[in-house]
Amino acid sequence: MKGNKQEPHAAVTLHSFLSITCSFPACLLPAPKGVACANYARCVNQILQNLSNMQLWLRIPLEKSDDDDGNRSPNSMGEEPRDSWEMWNSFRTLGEHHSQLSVALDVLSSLPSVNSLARWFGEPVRAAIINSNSFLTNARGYPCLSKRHQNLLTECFNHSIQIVISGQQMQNIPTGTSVSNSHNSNNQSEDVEGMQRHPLRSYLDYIAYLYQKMDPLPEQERFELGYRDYLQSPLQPLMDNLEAQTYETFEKDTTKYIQYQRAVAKALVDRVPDEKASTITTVLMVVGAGRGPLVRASLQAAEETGRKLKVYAVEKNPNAIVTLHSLLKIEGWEKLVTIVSSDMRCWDAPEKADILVSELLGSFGDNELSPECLDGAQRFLKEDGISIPSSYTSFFQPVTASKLYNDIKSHKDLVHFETAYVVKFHRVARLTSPQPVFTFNHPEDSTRKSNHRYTKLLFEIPTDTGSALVHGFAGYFDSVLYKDVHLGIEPSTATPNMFSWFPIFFPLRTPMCVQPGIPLEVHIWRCCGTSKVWYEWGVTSPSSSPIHNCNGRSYWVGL
Ligand SMILES: C[S@@+](CC[C@H](N)C(=O)[O-])C[C@H]1O[C@@H](n2cnc3c(N)ncnc32)[C@H](O)[C@@H]1O
Repeated sequence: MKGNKQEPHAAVTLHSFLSITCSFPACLLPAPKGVACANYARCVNQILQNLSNMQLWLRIPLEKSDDDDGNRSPNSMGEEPRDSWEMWNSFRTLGEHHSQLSVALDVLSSLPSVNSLARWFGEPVRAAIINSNSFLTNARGYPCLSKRHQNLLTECFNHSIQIVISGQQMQNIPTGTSVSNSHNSNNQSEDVEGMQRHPLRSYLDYIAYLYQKMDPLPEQERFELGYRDYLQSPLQPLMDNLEAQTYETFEKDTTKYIQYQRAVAKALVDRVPDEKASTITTVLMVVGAGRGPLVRASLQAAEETGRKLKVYAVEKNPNAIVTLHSLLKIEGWEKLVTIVSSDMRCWDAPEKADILVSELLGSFGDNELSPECLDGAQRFLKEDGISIPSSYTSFFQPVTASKLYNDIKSHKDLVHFETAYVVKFHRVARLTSPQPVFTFNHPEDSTRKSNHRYTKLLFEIPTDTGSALVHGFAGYFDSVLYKDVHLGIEPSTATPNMFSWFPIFFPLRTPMCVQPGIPLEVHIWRCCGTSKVWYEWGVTSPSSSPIHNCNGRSYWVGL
């Protein structure tokens, strides 16, 4: 089964050249004919049962013959329209989503729509095979690719997808001078003395040229490489005490504190008019002060606006309290700041606050129990007092995420499928725009007594995407700190250069295939008990899933 018998020509891979991690040993399987591939899949399943670490790559032509509006029309040969993703989906479903079964995409001369291509980046695509006849020739007669092919390859590079060139050299390609040289205006021949030039070398050079002209990864992205698609348990800052290292990581995110400083400055100016700036002292309480960065941001806002400030720093973590005391000494803030070692929900405050500042937000906004903590702190906020943040909203978005799904599946239990994970998404395809889930306002309207919430969302996959597999939901938040100052990770409004939060992932026990035009109906509950808060989620269209995490049996946040 090694190699592809249909291609008589040596494939040139860029693997070693681009130092892309390769999962060889791998076997390249030709795509089954049509969707009725059950017998073929059965045979492959039998092989998979006996493989230890061998990978099987199913070779799938990258085609979808619908037009951009999703209308299905026969192709120029009069053949049945088809979406090769359907073939892959049918095959891997028969194979129970086996983690050693992956895709090698055959990149053809015409490409499907952007949305249709995008769904592949949540699938286990290991290689993109480009036939030499998919190349164009530039003015000097060297191979090149269309802009859309170039963009596709850049995405492949970003996703560590191996590029394979196959086929024959086109007749009119000049020999001797490499294609990359034609792009780099460097006329040295790349022929190595005594070695015959590979007939596909000019194509390889062109791919290398595309790779080399990519922008380098920003420093923060480089730092986060090790977190890509890695499932992490969300923090429990209420139930547990955070470690010094965790605070240290938070404190590096200057963008977050700049946003808070801007919000506090605006609130101070609204609270105290210029003419009273030297006579009125604003009482500001940082609740959940950690090691003091929000205290610093608040004092800086006071200095910037010329307002007088008295600060209380309330924190329940005794280790953070020790650091706060030394910070006060070092900075000489003893007269300005009072440290309170207490849980904000039971502190008996000596006076009421004009401004309550907190950062108790999780990746899904309310999932670190900011609503419950701030309900407890609202007692000591003046009637007309300001809370920063003043609101936060969570968001849900269906995603294809086969790697995350397989990692969860490998635990072979229910608990892992009913848990939400913090993840730096990489091999994930976002299938629709995110939609808002729950909003919490602070100070809370006193008529509302419970933080229990329920919502139903309807998502529609864009018509030109074709069908797609939903492995679960990405969760995000956006928070209004004060008026127009916001902070968040919802992709369309995400605060630039902020790295304190990765998205959260709510998995589905059984992935759901969704077709364009048929809504994906999702239900989400935020449930509150006496000692814990948890989410439940489930799907009712296109078919029903079980309700995940009933009664918080697998995943909950401790009060
Ligand atoms: C996400 S950290 C933020 C720390 C700091 N404000 C910062 O921005 O770096 C939340 C902090 O709130 C504290 N905290 C959480 N719930 C609390 C409560 N009920 N009372 C007091 N402190 C609390 C945690 O111990 C933790 O230090």
